[in-house]
Amino acid sequence: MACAQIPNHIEGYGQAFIVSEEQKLDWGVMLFLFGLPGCLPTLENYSMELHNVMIQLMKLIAKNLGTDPEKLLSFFEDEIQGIKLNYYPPCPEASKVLGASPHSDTTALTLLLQVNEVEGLQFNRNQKWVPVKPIPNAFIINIGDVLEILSNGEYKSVVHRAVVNPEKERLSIASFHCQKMGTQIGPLEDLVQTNKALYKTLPIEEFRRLKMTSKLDGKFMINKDRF
Ligand SMILES: O=C(O)CCC(=O)C(=O)O
Ligand SMILES: [Fe+2]
Repeated sequence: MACAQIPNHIEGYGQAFIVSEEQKLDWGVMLFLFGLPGCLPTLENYSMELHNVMIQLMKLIAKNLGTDPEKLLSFFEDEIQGIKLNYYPPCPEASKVLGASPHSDTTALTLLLQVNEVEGLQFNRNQKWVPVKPIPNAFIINIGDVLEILSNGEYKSVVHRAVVNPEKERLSIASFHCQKMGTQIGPLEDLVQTNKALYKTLPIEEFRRLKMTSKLDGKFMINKDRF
């Protein structure tokens, strides 16, 4: 409790996406920290390496999209990196709770480590939940809403959730790679020369505010119909 979140701040120990007293809470807690230079010394190396992995992935994604890598990378050179250490205690009534309710991440990319190899992460495909088996020392790479927007829908963010185990605790570390405040997020210019823009351009904080003030409920609506 010494590092509990202060109201309206994400950083610290607690839970995210709480919008009402009546809401059924997820069966899990987190410690949310910001990474990159100047963060806790024990986190700094890990955080810097995550940044490098993310940049390599972005180069490949740019190539795949046929877009200018410099332009895409420019969004990430001074990224904001959130590191969320998730702890899911065992639950005797595991089938009645969720560790993390269905959602897509508000990031560009999420690098997720399933720390103690207890299964729990599932993603949604064709209305079915598909478990993601933990592979020792391997990252799960999740596409987030921001990459969906930047890529004008070529990459789709993935809806996922975490279930809990009746006997074993589960730990995961998610790193969220996002843009700094003030960045305008919209489809990359060279992707909307011939195709029309499928998403509005919004400042990142506006987009994040809309997401954080709504209850986690599947995929966040980010298309033109919503804004
Ligand atoms: O614990 C997991 O595997 C998933 C956690 C997650 O989706 C998140 O923290 O955004
Ligand atoms: Fe997530």
